[in-house]
Amino acid sequence: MPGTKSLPVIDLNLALSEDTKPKLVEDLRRALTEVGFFYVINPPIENFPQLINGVKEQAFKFFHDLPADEKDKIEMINSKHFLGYTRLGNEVTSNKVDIREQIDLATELPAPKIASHDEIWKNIEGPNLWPNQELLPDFRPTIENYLEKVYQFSQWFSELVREALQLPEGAFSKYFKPRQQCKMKLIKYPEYKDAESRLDLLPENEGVPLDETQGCGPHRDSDFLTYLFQATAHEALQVQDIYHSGEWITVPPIENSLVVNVGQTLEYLTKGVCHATIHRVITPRNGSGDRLSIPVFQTIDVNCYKSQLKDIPQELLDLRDKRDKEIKGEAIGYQFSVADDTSEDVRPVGWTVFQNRLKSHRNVAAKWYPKEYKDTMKQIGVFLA
Ligand SMILES: O=C(O)CCC(=O)C(=O)O
Ligand SMILES: [Fe+2]
Repeated sequence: MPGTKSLPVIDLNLALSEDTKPKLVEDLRRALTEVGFFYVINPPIENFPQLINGVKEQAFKFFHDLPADEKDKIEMINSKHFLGYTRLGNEVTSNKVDIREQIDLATELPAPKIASHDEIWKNIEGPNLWPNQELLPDFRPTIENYLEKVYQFSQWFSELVREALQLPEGAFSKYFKPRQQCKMKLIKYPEYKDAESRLDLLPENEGVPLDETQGCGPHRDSDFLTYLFQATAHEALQVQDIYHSGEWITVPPIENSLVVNVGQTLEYLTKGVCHATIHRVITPRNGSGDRLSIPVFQTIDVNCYKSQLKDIPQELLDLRDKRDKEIKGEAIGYQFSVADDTSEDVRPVGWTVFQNRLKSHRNVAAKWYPKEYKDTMKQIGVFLA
């Protein structure tokens, strides 16, 4: 993001007229290639303000009204598909404990059929763990409706991305299958003073440092694109400006917007033309209350093999090279627990996604996939007994 201290705002109403669409496509090209992180306003989603309000209401009810023992019943440790509730202190990013709690949800799919042990990674897809329907009757329909609406929007938006990158028609279609799974989270970031007494570190996380300002540690998303709804007014999300010595730029919530960011999958497919930007979340200031945020992660078919796009215009590759020369080396000296997925991989995409889940949810990994967990941790220099 050379020279900017705030993120681009892309007005999707510009798609409505052929007169304004070229400006939209140009704005989007710059946002994807120069920044990798931007707001979209006026998404073509019916009743968008009501839709996000509905999901926010269910998130509030989930975190504040559902008794702790009901949350425990749907803990992720009970799901070999890495879906369900994660209590405070059970997640690790950039090798530090995140001070957040969340529920991971996804397009409802049956448990996969695993033909041989080599396919164990296919378990990243599967059924959700839903909260007790009698206590939260509107939760499941609201979430399913939200996922469906954002999924449809993501299909539309990917087409705009294709146009912005001047790629041929259908360039992305081989990466998506019908009923492509989308993932989402409802996340609560408590103030540290509220979190301190409830932090319930797992044996697997013992020895992992705790930083009371880390809501979520620096990382790049591993998906294609992320669509984030910041549901409270906190200014806690930050992106790293790697062109200016790594300073952190705050992403304040804008009403009725989604924050969109490039994940490592899109970065890889576009040979780095689109930029997967490093971001983090700071713990809410004392007195500001819980922060709620709701990302939807657009993923690609777990069975496909990562192959980079062939028809990327030379002009964009040149822009990428020019941009990358401006990166200040000292700014990217972070150790990421998220793998840097930039090598040609003989395993399908799903394998990398699976490994990322093993690193983030160590208790789930140790229970369901002890061997893969040990091997994956070894790759990042953590040797388990
Ligand atoms: O809570 C947020 O604003 C961002 C969360 C995030 O980056 C993530 O879960 O990948
Ligand atoms: Fe993220």
